[in-house]
Amino acid sequence: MTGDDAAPGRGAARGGRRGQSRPAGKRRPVRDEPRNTAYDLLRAVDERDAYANLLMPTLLRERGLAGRDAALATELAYGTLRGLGTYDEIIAVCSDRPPERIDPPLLDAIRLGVHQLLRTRVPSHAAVSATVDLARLRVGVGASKFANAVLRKVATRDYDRWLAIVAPDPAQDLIGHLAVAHSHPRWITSALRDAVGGDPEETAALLAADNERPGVTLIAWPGRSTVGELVEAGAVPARYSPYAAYLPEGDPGAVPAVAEGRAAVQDEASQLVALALTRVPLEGDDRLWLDMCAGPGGKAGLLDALALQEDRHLLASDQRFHRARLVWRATRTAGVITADGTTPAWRAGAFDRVLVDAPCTGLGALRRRPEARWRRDPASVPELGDLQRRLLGSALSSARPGGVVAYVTCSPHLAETRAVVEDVVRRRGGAEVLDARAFLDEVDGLGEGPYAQFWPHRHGTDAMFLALLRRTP
Ligand SMILES: C[S@@+](CC[C@H](N)C(=O)[O-])C[C@H]1O[C@@H](n2cnc3c(N)ncnc32)[C@H](O)[C@@H]1O
Repeated sequence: MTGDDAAPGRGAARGGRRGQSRPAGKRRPVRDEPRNTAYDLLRAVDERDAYANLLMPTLLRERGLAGRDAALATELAYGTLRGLGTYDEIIAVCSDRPPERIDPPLLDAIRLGVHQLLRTRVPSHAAVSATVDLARLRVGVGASKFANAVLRKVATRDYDRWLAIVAPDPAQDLIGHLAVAHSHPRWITSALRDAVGGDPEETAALLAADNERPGVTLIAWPGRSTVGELVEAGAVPARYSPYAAYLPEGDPGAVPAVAEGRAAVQDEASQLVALALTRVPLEGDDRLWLDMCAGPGGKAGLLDALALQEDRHLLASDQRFHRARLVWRATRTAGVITADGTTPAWRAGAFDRVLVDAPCTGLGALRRRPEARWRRDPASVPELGDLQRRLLGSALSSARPGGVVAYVTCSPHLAETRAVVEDVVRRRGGAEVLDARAFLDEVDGLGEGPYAQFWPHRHGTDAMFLALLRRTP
C-alpha cells in the first residue's frame, strides 16, 4: 500500500485554532474519511453480515472517495478483515481483557489501528492518533483512551516479533501456528493442509496467498470479443486460458468489450473447468448441454458462447429465480430456467454434457471475500456434502450413457471434492472417473489425479476443483 501519513497530519493541523496550539492531549479529534469508511465497512460486516466486496463500492461512491483515498479505505478495511485473527491474538496480549470482552465497535477501531501499525507503511504516531480520534468520534472518550493504551503497547514491536510471541510453536502445534501466523480459523487451516497433501510449507504458501489481493482476470467470450481486443485496452494475455487476459490496473468496466457485454471478469480456473468439459471426446450425439447450478452465470456465459460456435444448445438452470435472471443476462442463446437440480425438470438422460458447479463452502475463494473465513461454520461442510452428493447423482442421471459430467467446486476441502465423487460413484455406480488433467494440457501442478485441483499459490487462480465423469450404461 502507498502509506498515508498525510491525512492525519493535515487534519491535525486543521484541527488547531489558527495561531494557537492546544495543550498536548487536548487536540480536537480529526475525522478522516478513508479510515471512517473502512470502519463503517467493518461495522456493517459485524452487525449486518454485509459482504465487504459488495458494500465497499457503494460506500466509496456515496462518500465521493476515489483514487488514493478509495484505495486506502479499501486496503484498510480488507486488510483488517483478513488479518483480524492474528490481530486479536496481539490485542489479547496488549489489553487487560480478551477481545471477546471488548465492546465490538471499539474492538473494530483497535483492529483497524493494529493493521495500520503492523501491516502498512503508515507511521506509528499517525496510526495511533488516527485510531484514537476515530474511537473518540465513533465510540466515546473512554473508548479512545483504552484504544490509545492498547495501541501504544502494540507499537512496541513489529509484526514478526509479535508473531514470535503469539503464534504457537510449530513443533508443538503446527496447525495453531499456521492459523495464527496467517490469520485463518483453525478448522480451515487444517482442512487446507489436508487438501494440499499435508506439506507445511505448501500449506503456509496457500494461506499466505489467501491474504493477497487477487488480480483481475477478464474473459473474452469466444465469438463476441478477442483477447487481442482486451490487450489493446491494457490487459495482458493470460498464462493458461485461451480466452483470458489479466488487467493489471484500472476499472474493468472501462474496458470497451466489458462495457459492451462482450467480455467479463472471470477467474481463469472458472474458465478452464468449463472448457475442460467441452474438450472430452464423445461418441455419438453432442447437441445438448446442461449447466445445473448456473447462477450467476460465469461458466454458463462461456458454455453458451462455445455452444453457439459449435452449433450446440445450452440449458442453464438455477434453483433461485434471481440467480437464474443473472444467468439470463450473462448468456445469449441458452435456455434459462429456475429449477431444483435434485428433482430435475427435464427428462433423464437428455444431455450430452452436464456441468454441476455445486454450492460449496467457497474455501477456494477466500482471497476474494475478506470476511468469509470468519463466517463459515464447519457444520456447513456435512450439510453441503449431502446436497453435493444429490446434485452429482442427479447430474449423472441427466447425462445420456456415454455423456460426460463435470463436478466442480470452488473449494478444495476433501469432504466437498474427492469424498463426494468417490461416494457417489461407489453408491450409485454407472459412472467412470476420467483423468481431468488430460483435458487441461496447458496447466501443470493440478495434482496426482484423476481430479484437477487449481491453487492460488500455484496458478494464481481460485482453488477450483474439477472431476470429469463419463456416464456408463
Ligand atoms: C457455486 S454457485 C454456481 C456458480 C456458477 N456456475 C457460475 O459460474 O457463475 C452454486 C449455485 O447453485 C445454486 N443452487 C443451490 N442449490 C441448488 C439446487 N438444489 N439446484 C440447483 N441450483 C442450486 C445456487 O443458487 C448457486 O447459484
